[in-house]
Amino acid sequence: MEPSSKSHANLFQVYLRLRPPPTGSSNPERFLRVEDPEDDEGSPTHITLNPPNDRRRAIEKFAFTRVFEEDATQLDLFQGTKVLPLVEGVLAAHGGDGTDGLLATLGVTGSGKTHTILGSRSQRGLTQLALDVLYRSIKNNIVDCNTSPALEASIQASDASEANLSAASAFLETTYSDFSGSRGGSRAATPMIVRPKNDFVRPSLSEIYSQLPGKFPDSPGSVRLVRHEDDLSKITLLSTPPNERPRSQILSAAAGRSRQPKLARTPSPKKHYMCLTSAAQSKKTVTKTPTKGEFGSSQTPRRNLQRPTAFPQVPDISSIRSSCDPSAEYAIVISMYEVYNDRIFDLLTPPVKSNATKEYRRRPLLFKSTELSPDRKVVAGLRKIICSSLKDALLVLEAGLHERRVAGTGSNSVSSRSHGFFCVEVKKRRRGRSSAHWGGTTLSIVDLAGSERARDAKTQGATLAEAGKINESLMYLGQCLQMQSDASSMSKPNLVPFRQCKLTELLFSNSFPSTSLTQSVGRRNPQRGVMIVTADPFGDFNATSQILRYSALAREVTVPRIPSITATILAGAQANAAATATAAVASSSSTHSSQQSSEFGSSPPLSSPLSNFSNNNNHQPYFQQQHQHQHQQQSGSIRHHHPNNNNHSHSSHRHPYQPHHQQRTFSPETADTERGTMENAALEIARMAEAIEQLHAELAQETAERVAAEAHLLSLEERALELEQDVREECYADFERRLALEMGRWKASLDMELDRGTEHWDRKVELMQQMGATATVVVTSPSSDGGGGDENGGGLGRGVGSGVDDDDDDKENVLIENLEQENERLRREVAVLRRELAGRTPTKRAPLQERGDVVSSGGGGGVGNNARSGSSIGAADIAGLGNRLEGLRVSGESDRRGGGSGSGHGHGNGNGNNGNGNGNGNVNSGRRKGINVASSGSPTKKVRKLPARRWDAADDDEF
Ligand SMILES: Nc1ncnc2c1ncn2[C@@H]1O[C@H](COP(=O)(O)OP(=O)(O)OP(=O)(O)O)[C@@H](O)[C@H]1O
Repeated sequence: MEPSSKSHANLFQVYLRLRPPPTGSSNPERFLRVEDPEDDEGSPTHITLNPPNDRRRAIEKFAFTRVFEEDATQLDLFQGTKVLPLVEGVLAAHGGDGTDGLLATLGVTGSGKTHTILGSRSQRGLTQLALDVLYRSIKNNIVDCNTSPALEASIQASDASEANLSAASAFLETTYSDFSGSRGGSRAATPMIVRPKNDFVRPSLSEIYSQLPGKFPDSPGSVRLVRHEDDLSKITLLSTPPNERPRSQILSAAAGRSRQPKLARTPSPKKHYMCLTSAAQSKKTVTKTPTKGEFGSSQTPRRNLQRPTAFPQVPDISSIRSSCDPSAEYAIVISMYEVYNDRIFDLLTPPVKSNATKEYRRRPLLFKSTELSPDRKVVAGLRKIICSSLKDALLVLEAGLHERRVAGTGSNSVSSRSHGFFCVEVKKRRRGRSSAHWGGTTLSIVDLAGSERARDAKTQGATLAEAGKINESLMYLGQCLQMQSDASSMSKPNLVPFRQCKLTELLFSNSFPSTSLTQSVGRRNPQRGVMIVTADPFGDFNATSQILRYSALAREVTVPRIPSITATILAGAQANAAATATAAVASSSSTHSSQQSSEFGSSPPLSSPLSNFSNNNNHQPYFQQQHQHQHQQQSGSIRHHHPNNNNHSHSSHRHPYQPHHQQRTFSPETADTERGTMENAALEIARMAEAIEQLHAELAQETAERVAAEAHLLSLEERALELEQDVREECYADFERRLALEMGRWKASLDMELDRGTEHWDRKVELMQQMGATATVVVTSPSSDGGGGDENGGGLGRGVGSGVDDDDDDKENVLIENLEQENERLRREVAVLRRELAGRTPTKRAPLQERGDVVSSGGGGGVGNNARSGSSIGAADIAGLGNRLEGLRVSGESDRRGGGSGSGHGHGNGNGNNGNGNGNGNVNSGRRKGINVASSGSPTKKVRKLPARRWDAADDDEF
């Protein structure tokens, strides 16, 4: 079992870190033992798992790149793992594009992954340490976007992931309420209250008051005020001196905090320091009741966070530095996202309020190839922040962590419910060439969610569903990690089944050499991976052994031998026999026994290795073998002792529950019988134990599958709900859009109708005017030949009076015919408009009716009938025009009577029987056909009415 010989071929270097037992832990049983290194100078690489309280289970031995024991510090981890080479890889000190790096932690929930990767309140984690080295190494080569806005644009242009880039100052200003950024400035001394972590409810002011000095420090609910100036690393929760600050000061601080509370609960002094910030607190509160992985309606997006009070400075790594490319200039771009329920969510983009549900939601992002990245997939559409200093980067990290989903479970009070990705892109281009393209490599730091057993974690509902998803994705990760042991799979990425879920895609898709042959893209080096597996030697044996089984570089299984039970029983029986038998009998018996004993009790050494990388059932053939072997023995030398054998001795008839002392005989024969019975019993026990174990394993597997299936079902249901919601939203938006379009169309058609109506009436008026002119001519023409000089009351229509000659009658008839024709045409037009109207939807018809230019069928109003035209503009108009024509005619006549001398009102009375007309007209003197009409007929004038029959004919039946 040599991990080192293979490790060069693995996609990951795998390290194991053991966490110290929690203080006050009551479980003393340690199931994990670190093997001594082969040479004294070396570091341990192997561990052995001894199943607690179960001698029948296999003893497993695992190999890692290196094992870090409980006393290992963060600095030991940083130096002992290959984090520094990862940093060097992305910096590409010797030119070129560099190598992507991946640093991940894996382990059972609560085993210390977050502690390792993000540190604690007093200790920096590997992320902070890597960032520290990174920024110090490129101190003289880093560009500052604040000094040159063009830099941001050029970095944005070179980004292949369709990201939304912004400078840290802009991001932090909108994120932290009291952000002072790199400009410095004063920090508000907002106090922070530390509280027990299991309580997610903020205490009221009165609660705080009741726990203020005097109740410090040992009350579990005690509060602790921490000022910004405090160095968090120096805080010891239980050592806060009471009455350190005046009560009033504390109260005012607490009241001030009610606007932006900074409450944290820490019964454990080892809690990650981020948990003490307001961000972490609201993270807890926010994620306490996650619904569908989204923010609930009552929850608001991240805005105006309180900046962390202090960042820990320990361990100090100022002496550690990596080299960078002196001919290059660098920019650091940071992005953060999480994989939650197999979907990717940006942690730096605040959730947006959904129009439909009024809830704050985050849109899942795609992991895909883009135009600028055709050969490899990238998370598209992330928000990325250009950070020119370590401080900016740490503040961005804190902001992102605030968004990450965590929840309190039975196994860990602040348990990560998603796989968190912190990506540091190191952009690089030749120094002084502002037009040069930025190349880049990425160091991805991943804090995986921990595997957990629902029974231990006591999760339910959404948290249980999350756990199912977490376990499922970790199972796929396990499969990939097991496959990576096969060196041949390196060049054949398809052999590693990394496309089964988002997590493995994100972790493994850059692990293989680029297959792109395009010149423009260039070949990328496969990423370097460091996996730190964390384990609690006093924790859950089953969960730990499962994680170790698939993450270890090599495994060896040692199976204990079941016949040892038989040997134990026999040993007891022999001891009894030896103590009570006579010396002679005992002597002969002991000889015989020793022979039997040598036959049945000669078990192989306990730790004989059976196979490498074998599964738990490897011992099964062994059991079968033993069984057969012993059965053969029974059918030979001790067959007659078999309990089911009819030839068995008298003593074998005893009741199975008879007390032992009654069975005991002192003869060698009885001893043999007893031994045979015991052998059989032992074999039966072994067989049953084996069967039980197998059933247990099957049950466990099926339970795990059921939990995973249930979780899958839950998440599918959630997804279906979300999809339904999305579809509804889309339908709603589509409906709105169509409605707006239809309204526009309707308005346009209304305008068109209005125009047509106006045009129509214009034409009509024009026609009437022409007809009026004709009528004038008709009326005035007799005067030209001297006739009709006695006609005074000129008018339209028939019944002109007895004084009208035949010519006049003819012309009037022509005029009437014209009018009838016009009337006919109008009817047709109205009919057309009606048909059009009937073809429209009710919503569109109404406005047309309102227009009034289309006469409804019940509208009444007749053409040329003013008295009845109140409801019909068309009718009124026609009537008006009739009157005007009448007026024209009258005015023409009056003009004629006036001898064409001058202008003015002309009115006269006709001599005809029926002829009454009124009208006035301004007639240009000397012009017979003057049509400038100002119709305001005098009521005193007689009007020659048109025959009602004609005008009214089109009345009701038409309109
Ligand atoms: N090496 C260590 N030294 C001291 N304390 C540790 C160590 N490892 C873990 N702890 C403590 O154990 C607790 C759980 O650790 P942590 O939150 O890192 O677990 P985790 O594996 O990230 O859990 P989960 O998967 O549920 O998120 C924390 O209080 C942490 O401070």
